[in-house]
Amino acid sequence: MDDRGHDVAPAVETTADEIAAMEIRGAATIADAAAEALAIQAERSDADRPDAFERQLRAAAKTLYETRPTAVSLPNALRYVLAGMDGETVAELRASIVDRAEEFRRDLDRAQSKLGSVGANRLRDGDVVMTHCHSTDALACLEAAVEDGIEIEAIVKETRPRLQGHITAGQLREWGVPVTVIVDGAARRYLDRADHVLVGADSIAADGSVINKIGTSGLAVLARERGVPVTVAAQTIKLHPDTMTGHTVEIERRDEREVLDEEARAAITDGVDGTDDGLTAENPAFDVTPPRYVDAIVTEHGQFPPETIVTLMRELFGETVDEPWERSEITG
Ligand SMILES: O=P(O)(O)OC[C@H]1O[C@H](OP(=O)(O)O)[C@H](O)[C@@H]1O
Repeated sequence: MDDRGHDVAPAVETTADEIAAMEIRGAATIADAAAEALAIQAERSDADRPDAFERQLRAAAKTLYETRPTAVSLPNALRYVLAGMDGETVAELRASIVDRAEEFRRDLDRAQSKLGSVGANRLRDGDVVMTHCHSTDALACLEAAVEDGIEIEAIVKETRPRLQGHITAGQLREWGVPVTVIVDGAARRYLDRADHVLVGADSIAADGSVINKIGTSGLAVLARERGVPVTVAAQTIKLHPDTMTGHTVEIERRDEREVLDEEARAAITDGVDGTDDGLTAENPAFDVTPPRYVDAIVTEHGQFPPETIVTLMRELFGETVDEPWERSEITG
C-alpha cells in the first residue's frame, strides 16, 4: 500500500513522487515516465490472478494520474497503455502491458523527431528565436534546424519561479547556439530582436487554446503587438480529448514557497508583529493562451493554425474519442 492508499510497486510510487516534485517534468517526459512505470508495475506484479493483476495496474495508473493535473499527456499515456491490456492469464496480461508501453515510448520519440523537422522548416538562417520555459518539443525544432545547418540565435526567458529557462539555455549551448538569457519582464524589449517566439504546450484545447507554463499568454500578446509570430510545438499527445465536449483544463497551483520562500517572506515581514497572515503568494503553474495569439501549432502530423486543430483532433480521436489515445477508465 502506498501513501495514497493504493497497492502499487514501490518504483511506481517513486515515479509518482518525482513527477509531483517536478524532478521528472515536461509534458512529454512525464508521459514517457508514466508508461515506463506501468511496465515496471506489470513486470513486478505479484498477482496470481488476472483480476488482481488488472486491479494493480489500474491502481498504479491512478497513483501516477493524481500527481499533476494540467499536462494531458499524462492521462493520455496511461489510457493508451491500459487500453492495450489483453490476455487470459497473468503472463499474457503482463506481456501485453510491457509491449504496449514500449510501443508508446517508441512512438513518442518518433513523434518528437518528426515534429522537430516540421518545426525546423519555419526557421531561416540568421533567425533569432525567443523561448519560454523548457520544452523538449520546442527544442526538437531547434535541434533539427541546427542539424540542417541553419544558423540561429536564442533569447531565453529565465521563467520564474523555477528558472526552467536555464535548462533550455544549457541545451542550446550544448548544440552551439548563441544564447542570451533575459528576465521575464524584459520580454517586450527583446522582442524587437526576435523573429519567432517558440514555446511548448502541456495541453491543447479543441478551440486551439494553448495551455503552457505561466507567462506564455503574456508573451504571446506582446509578440502579437510586436508582429513576431508565435509557434507552439506540441505532439498530438498534448491534444486534450475532454475539451472536445466542452471541458476546461485544470490549471495546477503549486506551493507558494516556490514564489516566496521562508527567507524572502521573513525579509518582507520583518518588523511586522506576530504571524503576517495578510501576506500570501499565488503560484499558478500554467496559463491559457487564446488561439488568436498563436500563429501555428506544430505537430508530428504537420503544422496547423490553432483554430483548425479540432479537425486533427476529430481525425485522431474520432467522434467517440477512442483513437489514438484510447479511452479506458484509469480506475477499476
Ligand atoms: O513536453 P515538453 O515539450 O517537454 O514540455 C511541455 C511543457 O511542459 C512544461 O511543464 P512543466 O515544466 O512540467 O511544469 C512546460 O510548460 C513545457 O512548455
